[in-house]
Amino acid sequence: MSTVAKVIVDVPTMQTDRPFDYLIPSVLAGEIRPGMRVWVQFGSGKRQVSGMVVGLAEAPAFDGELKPILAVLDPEPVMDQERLDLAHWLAQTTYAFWITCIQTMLPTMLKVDTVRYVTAGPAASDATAALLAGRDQLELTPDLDPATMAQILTLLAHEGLTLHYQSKDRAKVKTVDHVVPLLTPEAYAELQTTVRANAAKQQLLLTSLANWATTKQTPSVKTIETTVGLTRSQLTAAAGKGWLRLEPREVYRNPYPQYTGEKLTTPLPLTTDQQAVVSQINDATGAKRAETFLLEGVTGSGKTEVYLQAIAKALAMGRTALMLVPEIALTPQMVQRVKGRFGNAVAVLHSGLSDGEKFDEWRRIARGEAAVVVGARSAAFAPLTNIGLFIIDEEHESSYKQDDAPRYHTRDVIRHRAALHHAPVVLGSATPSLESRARAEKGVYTLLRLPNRINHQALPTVSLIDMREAYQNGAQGDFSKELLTALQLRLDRHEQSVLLLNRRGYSSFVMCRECGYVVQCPNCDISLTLHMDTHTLKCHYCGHEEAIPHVCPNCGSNKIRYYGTGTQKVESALHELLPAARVLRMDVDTTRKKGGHEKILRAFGNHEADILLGTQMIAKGLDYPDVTLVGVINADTSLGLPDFRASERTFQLLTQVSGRAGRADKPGEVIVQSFNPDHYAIRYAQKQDYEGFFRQEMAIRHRGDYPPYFFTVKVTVSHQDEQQAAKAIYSLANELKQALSDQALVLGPTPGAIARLKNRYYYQIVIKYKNEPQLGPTLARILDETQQSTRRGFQIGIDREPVNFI
Ligand SMILES: Nc1ncnc2c1ncn2[C@@H]1O[C@H](COP(=O)(O)OP(=O)(O)OP(=O)(O)O)[C@@H](O)[C@H]1O
Ligand SMILES: [Zn+2]
Ligand SMILES: [Zn+2]
Repeated sequence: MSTVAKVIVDVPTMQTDRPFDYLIPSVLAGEIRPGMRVWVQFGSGKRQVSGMVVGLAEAPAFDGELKPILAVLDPEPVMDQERLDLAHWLAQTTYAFWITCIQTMLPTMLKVDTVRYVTAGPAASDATAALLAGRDQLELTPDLDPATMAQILTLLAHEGLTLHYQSKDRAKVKTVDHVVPLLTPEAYAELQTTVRANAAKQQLLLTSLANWATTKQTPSVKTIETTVGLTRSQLTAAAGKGWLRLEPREVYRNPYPQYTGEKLTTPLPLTTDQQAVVSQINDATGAKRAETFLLEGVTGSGKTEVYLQAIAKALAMGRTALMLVPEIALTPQMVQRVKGRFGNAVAVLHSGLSDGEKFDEWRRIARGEAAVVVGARSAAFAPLTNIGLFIIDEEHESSYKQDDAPRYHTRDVIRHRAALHHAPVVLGSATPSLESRARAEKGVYTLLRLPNRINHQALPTVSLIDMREAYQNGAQGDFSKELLTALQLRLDRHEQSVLLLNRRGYSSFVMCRECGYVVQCPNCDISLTLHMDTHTLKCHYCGHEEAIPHVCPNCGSNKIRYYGTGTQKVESALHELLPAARVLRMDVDTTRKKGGHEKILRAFGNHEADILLGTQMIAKGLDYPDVTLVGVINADTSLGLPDFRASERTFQLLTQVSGRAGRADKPGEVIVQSFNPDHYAIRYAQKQDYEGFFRQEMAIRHRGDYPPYFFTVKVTVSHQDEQQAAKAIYSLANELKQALSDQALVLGPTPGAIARLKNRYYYQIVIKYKNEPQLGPTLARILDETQQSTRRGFQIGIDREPVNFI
């Protein structure tokens, strides 16, 4: 019998980043299993925290006295052994705390909040009584004013108060009340004779109860309210008389009530190309081979149908399937495709769900009630078991990399899990990341190709408009004459258009034309972004918000103007230039509300608009048959970013958005406006020539010693004092240079792209390397040392293969 539990406590620091031994008290003997959350005392004080049991042992590893486990928070483990191991692996490979990784893998509702409160202590005084003011206890919330807090601390020190900790689980199971008849039909009939004949509702209730008792029904209160016309209070009163019992029953919050669970579609007959691809994947699934495939398929080549038929194979083997899509591509269309094929076997996980809905979908998966999971990045940790197939759609998307700790790449997590499950991975994209395509070149991944659109429909023709010349040829505002004519033609033909405003690396800001002053955030070294809907300026990093100034805060001039092309500005220009056009705008502002995305896309799908105008978020996954024109207003804003991936991102964006045109029987046309029409990324995107772009970009990366030829790690140090941050990064750079071979390059130190964020100063170095066995241990040591000095206000971040370089 195990007597000791190994617990990772919810205290994310370096010193606590290992399992601690706790005694399993005899009342809990045999109850505690790895993967359960527990409540324990931590440290020398009375502090109590939650923790995760990661293992059991017969006897303690050391011979001090062990503290006992105080309570078990879960009746069943919430993590199985596979995911406990995954959390450990994640912590080691991303330099994150073990507890942070565990929490990343659990739904928000399984986070345990610690409530702290005080009660009168052994040496309670008048001050104690005054503070508690008649209450038994006072909760210590962050909004207590400093004076009260100071008073509490003094009283605690003199035992005038006692401090207590309590766990508050956020997990809430939703229930619905059902009516359970308690008497026989005969007894209800008998009662009817005793109730006044004109007490119509009572009679109705008794008749209904007799009926339910006969047919053994237990309808929900809600059903009774709507179909029978009795109220909850009437039912509650009847329960008081012993006629019935109200029974709460667990229900799942259903994020997609519009789907009935019916399987609406059947597998399409595959094209020859699709067939070849599906059989290669299914071979690996059948043989339980953890092979990684890169599916390079042009836009509209039918990748989704390939995924669906590959999933069907895994299900036929009695296994499950995990499919990841980028958050913004998780459109109703995508959900519909998967749910339409597999019905109720599908669970969906993404950030648009409420915490309750996520928790319920998560439990459906954990209980084995869902065999197919479709989700965004964090669904990589879905509690599926016996997984037979993994899919990552749009594998090039940078959102698959998490920016905060744990800084993991979804691809790595999935490949790690696939190896354990002996299952293949399919990475799909029309524009694979250079890293993945290069791995396919080396044979690490198996390359599969779908070089044609379905039914050999042509890829759309792409024309480039040189915006440097366009203004001599009648361009108005942001629109060339060609683009306006093409839009007008679509209006005449009742076809639809998609307009992309490339806003990467771009924002609308307020600048003084007299002195050049740009309004900046007082906390962060970054310009504030203009929001016309609220008429304010906002900082996208710290949330600071202020009114738009009428005079320049710097020189007092009134020549302060808005700059930049925002979607709102383009929208109003469209209304002027094409008054008949119905425009739907999709950007961060119009999609902020829950379900905002869906609403806009559904409206566009229903032809409630002629033009869908939006940012990056409209570039992916959309499959509308009547879209015959795609316009790109400003192709090159993303080329200017000081990031070696700027060309790759621009190429991907243009190719993906072009792919939205002409996907059904009508041919598509794309018009790309650019100030750099000769740039190779734009040229290759015009030809939709991924392979050509890949070759040229690889040559450039080779010359510059960039990934995929080199690996990269970014190390960031921050402190509230700029001097301190700078000093720390220089000594860190020296330490690294000494530990590494002269093949490795240490770039920097440089101030962060945003040197000051939330009043902290950031400095960073980037290490480029090929093979450095000393790097891992050195980084681990640096992390350790810096963590020891968190007292002095340092924070450190280690990011392997960062997506944001600056
Ligand atoms: N075998 C098939 N027979 C007929 N139609 C098909 C077949 N396979 C796919 N399609 C249809 O072709 C269209 C394009 O397919 P799909 O959206 O899967 O392409 P995709 O490769 O995922 O494109 P993108 O990368 O642009 O999102 C869809 O409307 C789909 O229903
Ligand atoms: Zn700010
Ligand atoms: Zn000014």
